[in-house]
Amino acid sequence: MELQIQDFKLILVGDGGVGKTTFIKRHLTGEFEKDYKATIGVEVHPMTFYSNYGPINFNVWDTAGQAGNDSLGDGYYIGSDCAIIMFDVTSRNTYRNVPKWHRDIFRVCVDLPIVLIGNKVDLKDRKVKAKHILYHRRHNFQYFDVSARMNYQFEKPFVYLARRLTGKSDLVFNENSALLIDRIVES
Ligand SMILES: Nc1nc2c(ncn2[C@@H]2O[C@H](COP(=O)(O)OP(=O)(O)OP(=O)(O)O)[C@@H](O)[C@H]2O)c(=O)[nH]1
Repeated sequence: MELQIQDFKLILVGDGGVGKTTFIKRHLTGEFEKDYKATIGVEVHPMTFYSNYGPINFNVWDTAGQAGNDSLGDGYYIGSDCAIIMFDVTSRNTYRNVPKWHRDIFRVCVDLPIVLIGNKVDLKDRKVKAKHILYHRRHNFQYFDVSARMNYQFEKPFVYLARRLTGKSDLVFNENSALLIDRIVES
């Protein structure tokens, strides 16, 4: 089988503080090989997953220390293959801004697979309930609850995007192919 690595540019957007950087740091390779593009204020993290169709690499563009919900420059979006829009389920405002991020992407990229993720589902004071999350349905993209802190559904958005980008609906990742699991210290 052809096992050449397939490379995709993934843009990760969402209001400041929703957990974008924490989410990326769950990945084994991302933290160690990141490349900082100071001119446009982003860090690019290569995130490789091993699948039944060979390795898939996402070059994830994460804005460095982006304040609030300011729109990003075109340079961030140009050449993107796919996108993740993240909000925080404990902050209604970050969900209200999802359409703004969607428009920001569409300004530059016409048609690309998008995943909406609601982060921090481990917290008790969830404000944006599953039944309130409807935006993705109207726009035909996928939604996942995640928790960057608990590694909950970490791989799901990447599997979905990999399937869409390769056209292989039976694509799966090898077990724990890329997750940075916290080491359990035994006393
Ligand atoms: N409880 C909980 N806290 C989280 C989770 N993900 C991130 N956080 C916390 O949320 C805060 C913000 O996380 P960041 O990863 O810095 O958020 P960001 O979206 O990268 O923020 P900017 O760099 O400002 O755009 C940190 O204190 C994280 O520890 C999660 O899944 N659960």
